[in-house]
Amino acid sequence: MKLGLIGGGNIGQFLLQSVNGKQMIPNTTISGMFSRNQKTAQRLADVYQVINHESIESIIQSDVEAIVEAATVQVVEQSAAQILASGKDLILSSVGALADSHFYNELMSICQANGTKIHLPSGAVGGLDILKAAKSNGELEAVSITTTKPPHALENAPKDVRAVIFEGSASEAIKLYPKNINVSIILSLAGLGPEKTNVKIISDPDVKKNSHAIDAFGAFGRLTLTIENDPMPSNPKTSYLAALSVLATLKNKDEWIRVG
Ligand SMILES: NC(=O)C1=CN([C@@H]2O[C@H](COP(=O)(O)OP(=O)(O)OC[C@H]3O[C@@H](n4cnc5c(N)ncnc54)[C@H](OP(=O)(O)O)[C@@H]3O)[C@@H](O)[C@H]2O)C=CC1
Ligand SMILES: O=C([O-])CC(=O)C(=O)O
Repeated sequence: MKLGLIGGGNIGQFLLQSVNGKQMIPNTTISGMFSRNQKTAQRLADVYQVINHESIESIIQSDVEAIVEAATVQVVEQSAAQILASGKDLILSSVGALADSHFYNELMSICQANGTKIHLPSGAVGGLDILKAAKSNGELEAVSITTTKPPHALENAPKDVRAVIFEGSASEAIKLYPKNINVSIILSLAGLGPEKTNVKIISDPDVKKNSHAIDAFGAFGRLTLTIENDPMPSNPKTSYLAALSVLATLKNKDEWIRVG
């Protein structure tokens, strides 16, 4: 399968290295890419033998079967509809874009009309299987996430003191921290939705990892799950697990036997 890639940053480079460099997915290559910084994109395209496209439109018109987004929430807002309408599936890293229910429904209608699919990797968290099962008959009652990161991995965080920098709904959190709290939206989509998922973001100068503590309860019982993620060296905002989860989604997307 030929894939297109949007974004040549942290996750994008990890995918180029894993899929093209190490050939980790049989019969699959990233054959085209587009990224904002054309100099970096061309360098990556040369290293990994990928066609460097100068626009998203150009990659859409190419022969790739599916497109992996590893850029920003804004890029998803601007280009997802066009990609799905062109008949190509979409694998999203910036899942925060789907917090807006109008946008979510618009994309779903486009998928239905064109026979295309959106794949949402679990990102830097887990437990989505439990939330989906727990809500399957409407008996999931509450979901919350507390994210703790070092100040340099957050926007506008105090450098020297531990501080709660946000407390509120996932819907509000992703508007203020689109590069930090996509995890709250994947949890929302698996569970109770962005308005009813509670988020706390803590900036802590004494931590080195990005940790996410998930708490949920309902008729099934109680879920408590804490993940201590190592950050990617090239972008401390992003956990390594987020990149791995995109690779796992690409590996599993057309499996005949699926787990979970
Ligand atoms: N679902 C989850 O759990 C997680 C999601 N994420 C999200 O995944 C996305 C990718 O993360 P990561 O790779 O670490 O981010 P990076 O910032 O390392 O890379 C983003 C890349 O996208 C490019 N880009 C930015 N704007 C545009 C644009 N308008 N058109 C084309 N390319 C653009 C950047 O280019 P340039 O070099 O010019 O800036 C850069 O190459 C982010 O939105 C991040 O918030 C991250 C972690 C967890
Ligand atoms: O990588 C992480 O730990 C979480 C993150 O940035 C996000 O959800 O946007």
